Amino acid sequence: MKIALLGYGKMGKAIEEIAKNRGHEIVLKLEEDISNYELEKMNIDVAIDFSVPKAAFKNITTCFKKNIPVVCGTTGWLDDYEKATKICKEEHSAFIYASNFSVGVNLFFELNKKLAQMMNGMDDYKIEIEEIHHTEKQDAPSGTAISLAQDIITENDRKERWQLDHATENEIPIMAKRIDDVNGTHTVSYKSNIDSIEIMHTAHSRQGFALGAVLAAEWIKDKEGVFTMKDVLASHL
Ligand SMILES: NC(=O)c1ccc[n+]([C@@H]2O[C@H](COP(=O)([O-])OP(=O)(O)OC[C@H]3O[C@@H](n4cnc5c(N)ncnc54)[C@H](O)[C@@H]3O)[C@@H](O)[C@H]2O)c1
Ligand SMILES: O=C(O)C1=N[C@H](C(=O)O)CCC1
Repeated sequence: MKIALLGYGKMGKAIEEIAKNRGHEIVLKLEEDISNYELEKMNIDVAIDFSVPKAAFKNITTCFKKNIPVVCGTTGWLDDYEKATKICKEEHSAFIYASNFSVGVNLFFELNKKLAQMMNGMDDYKIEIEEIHHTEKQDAPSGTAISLAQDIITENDRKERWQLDHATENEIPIMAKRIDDVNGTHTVSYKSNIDSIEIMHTAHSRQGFALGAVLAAEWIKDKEGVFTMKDVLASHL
């Protein structure tokens, strides 16, 4: 496949290495306004966006309008997600957004949902999410932590929304910590006066995120519609 990288930072470089090892060609490494490029002349099969929150929506929708499928991992722009999916459908293009593309985190997402279901009615347990990332991360809380919180809200009837760093009775607190060189650690805790139950995922590198994004790009080629990483993994699990 011919892949366009929208964003060529830590993730763009990790994706490039894995994509090339899997026999793909990187035809664009974009780090600025997408308007400056004639994408239609590049024979792009799939665009992979790991850029910045303020650029993602324009990058994604520009590709849709040129009928280039998009795999997006950029977080911190989800207020525009529904608008992006509407444009994808109008343009008959294809789109996958995932807050976390690693297979391990997607297994962790399923574990989180199951535990939230089991803890329904166990009102003595306070629920808390902690996420730790490197000090260059622009957004807080992480997209992964937001996904975890949203799934708990769906499965558990005690909570209605999440809040960063503090919370009221019907909210889930997400504690965001920034420490040099941490790739991504997420912990979901249920704590009572008697005991605590915790589940944790720790990324040892960016390889898991990058491999998942390339698998998603291979999967979405020649498809039409809006998909999730669950659709991609269903074909692998
Ligand atoms: N979904 C996942 O699995 C996953 C995993 C890791 C990181 N992320 C997210 O991916 C994003 C990038 O992470 P990173 O660690 O690579 O960050 P980074 O800062 O290393 O890289 C971002 C890159 O985007 C470039 N950029 C700036 N403006 C741009 C524009 N208009 N168009 C295209 N590129 C532009 C920057 O120059 C930089 O090279 C963040 O939002 C992060 O949360 C997601
Ligand atoms: O390094 C980052 O930035 C990460 N961002 C994603 C998030 O916001 O959840 C995934 C984990 C790493």
